[in-house]
Amino acid sequence: MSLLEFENVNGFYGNSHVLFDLDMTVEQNEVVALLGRNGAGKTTTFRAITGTIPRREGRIEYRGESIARKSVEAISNSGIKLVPEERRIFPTLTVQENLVVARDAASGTPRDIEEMYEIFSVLDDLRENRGQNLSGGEQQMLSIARALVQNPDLLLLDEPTEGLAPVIVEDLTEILEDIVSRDVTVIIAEQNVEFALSLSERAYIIESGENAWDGTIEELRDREDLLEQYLSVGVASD
Ligand SMILES: Nc1ncnc2c1ncn2[C@@H]1O[C@H](COP(=O)(O)OP(=O)(O)OP(=O)(O)O)[C@@H](O)[C@H]1O
Repeated sequence: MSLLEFENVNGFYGNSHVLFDLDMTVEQNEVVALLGRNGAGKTTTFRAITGTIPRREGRIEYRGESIARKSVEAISNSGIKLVPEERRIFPTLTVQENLVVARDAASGTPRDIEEMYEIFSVLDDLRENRGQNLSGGEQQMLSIARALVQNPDLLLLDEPTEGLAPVIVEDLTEILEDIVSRDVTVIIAEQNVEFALSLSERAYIIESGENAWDGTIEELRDREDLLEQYLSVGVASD
């Protein structure tokens, strides 16, 4: 049984139809990239998983059970956590307080806060700093740490590198490698293709809310045409 299965998923904002018969399968402990240009439907796909889209249709199963009609809260409690593009931290609380609040709100058994400082060593020195005084990179780390401390099985990262300097993106790559080694399944929605490919095993490309391509990262690295057509980038092959 796959961890997450999407079959013929359609998504709507009011009268606006934005996801069209989307198919996607994610296995336990995989890292999957969700790629596509601005407005392709990556965030909306995440919203279809978390239940925050106004209307969704089709088969959406998590651990073999339909979540298509479950509430946002029930889906979150089942172990799916989203780190949204607009980093969600409490600006007036310290790093430590941000983590405590997240940990205490966990529905199941949370992870240990000290484990978060091990993974996100940059936060260790900033425990007493308020969220609002952190750099963009530090806020992104805290945002991911807040989701991770709740011990999710499936972590959805929406454009985690947006606005981050290349050196911070490198740090984030290492941190995510560490996270995936701790039994967390991850879907990364990104426009930074090199970052997404360096972490993932498989990718889905979506274009105008439809499946455009899916396959392994190895296959994708040989397909400059796809990268140019759907993502407007070339990618270094190694
Ligand atoms: N709240 C909304 N109401 C109506 N249409 C929306 C809403 N949010 C997104 N859309 C539309 O849905 C489509 C998919 O947007 P979505 O945000 O999912 O794309 P994305 O791939 O995540 O892009 P981005 O990189 O900009 O986040 C776009 O055409 C967008 O204009």
